Amino acid sequence: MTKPLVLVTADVKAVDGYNWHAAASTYLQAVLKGSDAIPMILPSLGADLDLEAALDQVDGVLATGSRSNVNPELYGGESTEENGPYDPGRDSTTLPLLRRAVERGIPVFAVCRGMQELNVALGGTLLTEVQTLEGRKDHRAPTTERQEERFRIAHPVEVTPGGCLAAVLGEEPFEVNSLHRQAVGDLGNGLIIEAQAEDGTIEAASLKDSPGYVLATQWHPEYWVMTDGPSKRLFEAFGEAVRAYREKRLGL
Ligand SMILES: N[C@@H](CCC(=O)NCCCC(=O)O)C(=O)O
Repeated sequence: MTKPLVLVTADVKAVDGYNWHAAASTYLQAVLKGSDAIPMILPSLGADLDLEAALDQVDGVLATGSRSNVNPELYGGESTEENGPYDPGRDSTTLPLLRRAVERGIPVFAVCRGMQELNVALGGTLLTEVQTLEGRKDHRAPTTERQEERFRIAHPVEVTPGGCLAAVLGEEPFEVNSLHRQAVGDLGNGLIIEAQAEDGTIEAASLKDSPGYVLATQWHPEYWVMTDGPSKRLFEAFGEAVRAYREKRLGL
């Protein structure tokens, strides 16, 4: 059987006088080796993209993390210099992409910024600069440029018993990495909590009565996908979902 195709969201980055549409290799490798699927970067071209035509031809969507923040104006907040950087091209592409993928029952795996985008796409809000909020811990990455250190284990999460995440990983708490300043505030329509940090930060979500597989994590399972059990199992589960979708899509 030919391998399923997974759209991977892109950041718009200005380098050498050009705008590039880019995804970090860790996400592409996680789809390739963790989910045994073919990653295909979707450029963040916003309204110029025929998203329906793109979604007609794929079997899943991976919404990646990014240092840029979802613009607060998209959920009734105010965008400020200090809460940036922003990526309007990405926002204008990924929010409608996730909304339609979910509606069509196309498997979605949303990571970090991707989870935040899914929440906003479904009408939810975000908490900004979580580390400044009363009762919340600092969920930002360690201040080093050494990636292995930035993606190191940071804190445990409690898994919601009987949920989608528990079905994949079991109900025991486990340790995750943490590289974020934003977090889910009000949950988007239909989203349910699948895991939480000790300070109440929502760390994973799924979609109630979803026609397809939808799982979102605030942490980064892609980074240690080949060496960390829970990370590997999450991408394997996504791979199973996209293969099943492909068979249905192609009538195999
Ligand atoms: N910018 C948002 C989303 C966080 C996120 O996706 N982090 C991954 C970035 C990886 C890195 O820092 O290299 C937020 O801060 O909440």
